[in-house]
Amino acid sequence: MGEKRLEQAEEHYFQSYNHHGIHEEMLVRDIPLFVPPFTTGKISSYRIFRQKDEVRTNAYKNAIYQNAHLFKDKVVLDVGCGTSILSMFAVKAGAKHVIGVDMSTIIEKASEIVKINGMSDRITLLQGKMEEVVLPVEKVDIIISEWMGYFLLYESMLDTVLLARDKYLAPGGLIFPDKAHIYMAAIEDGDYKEEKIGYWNNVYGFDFTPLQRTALAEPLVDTVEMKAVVTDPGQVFSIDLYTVMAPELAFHVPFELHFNRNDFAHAFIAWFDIEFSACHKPIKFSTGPHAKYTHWKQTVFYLHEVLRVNRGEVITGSISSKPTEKNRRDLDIKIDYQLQTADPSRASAGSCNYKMC
Ligand SMILES: C[S@@+](CC[C@H](N)C(=O)[O-])C[C@H]1O[C@@H](n2cnc3c(N)ncnc32)[C@H](O)[C@@H]1O
Repeated sequence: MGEKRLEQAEEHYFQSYNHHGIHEEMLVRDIPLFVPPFTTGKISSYRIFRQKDEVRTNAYKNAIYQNAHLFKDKVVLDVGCGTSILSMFAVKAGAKHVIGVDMSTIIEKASEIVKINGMSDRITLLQGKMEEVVLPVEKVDIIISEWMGYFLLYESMLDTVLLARDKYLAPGGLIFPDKAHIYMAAIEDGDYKEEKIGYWNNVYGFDFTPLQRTALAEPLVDTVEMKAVVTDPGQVFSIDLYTVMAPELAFHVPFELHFNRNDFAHAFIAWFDIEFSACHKPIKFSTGPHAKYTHWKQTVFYLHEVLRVNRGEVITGSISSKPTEKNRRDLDIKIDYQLQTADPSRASAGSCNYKMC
């Protein structure tokens, strides 16, 4: 029974990548643009504009194109190739051959895309799980993959990249990208917290607090404005893709965040940065609130209480994350914290459990 549920969860996961919409989200984004009344002659309205998700895709493109000397005549493996965009970057950078592997049916479209771009002789696409397919080569020189999920580790696709590394990467081979770092900060978010969490206190005159508990336990993936951030950022976890082992991705680490103004704190947020350190000039991008939009946004963990904080004070604690027992792609996240203050009326400590599913 448990086995069957796991199989269904896996099937559901790969099906989510079948449709072109999810791949479009990684390549472009919708931007609501305010259209004032004088332009339309009617009431103000919003129109949806499409823009490239430049941060993600350009980081890969630059990391590959600017390092053609590393790709020239190399055999490259694209783990989870999706539409084959990264495979085609690698061919353009001079790779001898690229093998793209994807379990989802999007690979059928990838095959058409590769063909109409005249790269069928340089790219071999294999539909199947990376864990099960047999590659036409014993070793590859470079692994490229876009495996990052919300909160970096949601979806647990990194396990698949590590498996490909251990099975196929030649000694001295390269991984693009190869470093990832998770950061945390605290935010003032009174209005939105009231809208998302406080709402359940009174729904058409009824007490809906059982749903409030669920809402509090689910981290929210959303765009956080920099002006909401009330602490300096703190790096809490780092991954080196050359050396990390899958069990190490379940972590429990301390944090210490410094408040930079007198304010209230309603939530912690987390985000990640990515590095391609093999590049001649290292290429990095951030998914933080200070950086340009990416489809990963930031992950918000609401507290059960509101903290009143002063500039110079510190909040310490620990954060742990591990795959859930029911589905290895979901995450159990726990945050313990203590506000360090000389004012006993504001001193506080808490422990919050979250489930990302
Ligand atoms: C985040 S998307 C990236 C797609 C593409 N590389 C890009 O950058 O636009 C991840 C892709 O990996 C595929 N994938 C995830 N785990 C996989 C596995 N174990 N075996 C094969 N494909 C996998 C998914 O189906 C999905 O298409």
